[in-house]
Amino acid sequence: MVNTPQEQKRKAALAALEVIESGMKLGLGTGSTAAFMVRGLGQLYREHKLNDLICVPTSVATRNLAQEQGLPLTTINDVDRLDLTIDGTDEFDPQLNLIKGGGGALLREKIVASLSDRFVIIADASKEVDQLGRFPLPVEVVPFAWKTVARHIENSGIQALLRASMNPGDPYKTDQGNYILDLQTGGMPDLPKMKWMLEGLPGVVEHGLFLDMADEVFLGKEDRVERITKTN
Ligand SMILES: O=C(CO)[C@H](O)[C@H](O)COP(=O)(O)O
Repeated sequence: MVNTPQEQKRKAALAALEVIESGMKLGLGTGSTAAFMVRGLGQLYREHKLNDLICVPTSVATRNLAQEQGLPLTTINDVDRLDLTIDGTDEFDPQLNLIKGGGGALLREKIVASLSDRFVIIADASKEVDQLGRFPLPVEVVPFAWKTVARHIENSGIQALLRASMNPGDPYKTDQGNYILDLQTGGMPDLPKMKWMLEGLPGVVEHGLFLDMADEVFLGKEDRVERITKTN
């Protein structure tokens, strides 16, 4: 039986649960793959196969799901560091650099990942690329200056589309009340240059390039889950 993309996500998410140990402080990612992980973790916790966990969710959606699962939650302000964060991704390259933020949670995801000793990614096979950038790069911007930021980016030749919400005419708003620009880069041969450009723009709150952060990927494939560890 060939795994569908949904099955690839589910199997990768459940395989990654093996790196969780009792007593850990955990970051919980956002998205459909992370949701499989949170449900699986909830089950292990309720069955007392994992105990004494403390979890920091990376979005309101994940907090709600984790609450439903009965997982013990805290906020990022109440921990100094985390043992492990498990999260999904929109793309990853051979160096395990990532594009994240397709689900709009990049800001909290990056903060939580940056406080984690280990950052594990769960993904279906479509997320593996040779070069980042086929997926639009999400950039979180303050509503006050979204057009200014978009104009700056477009002046460098990259189209920056304001993400729309479900309500026709309304922009999508992040959990922090910001907007998202989706950058149509078409491929980013120079990732540090893109990162540097975005971080130099006033009005940019965060961007979805996660460079040199992930330690490992659990990759769901058609016939198995592959574990890819970062080589330094
Ligand atoms: O970065 C994210 C949310 O901000 C998600 O991890 C990313 O969009 C992948 O989502 P999915 O697991 O649904 O494919």
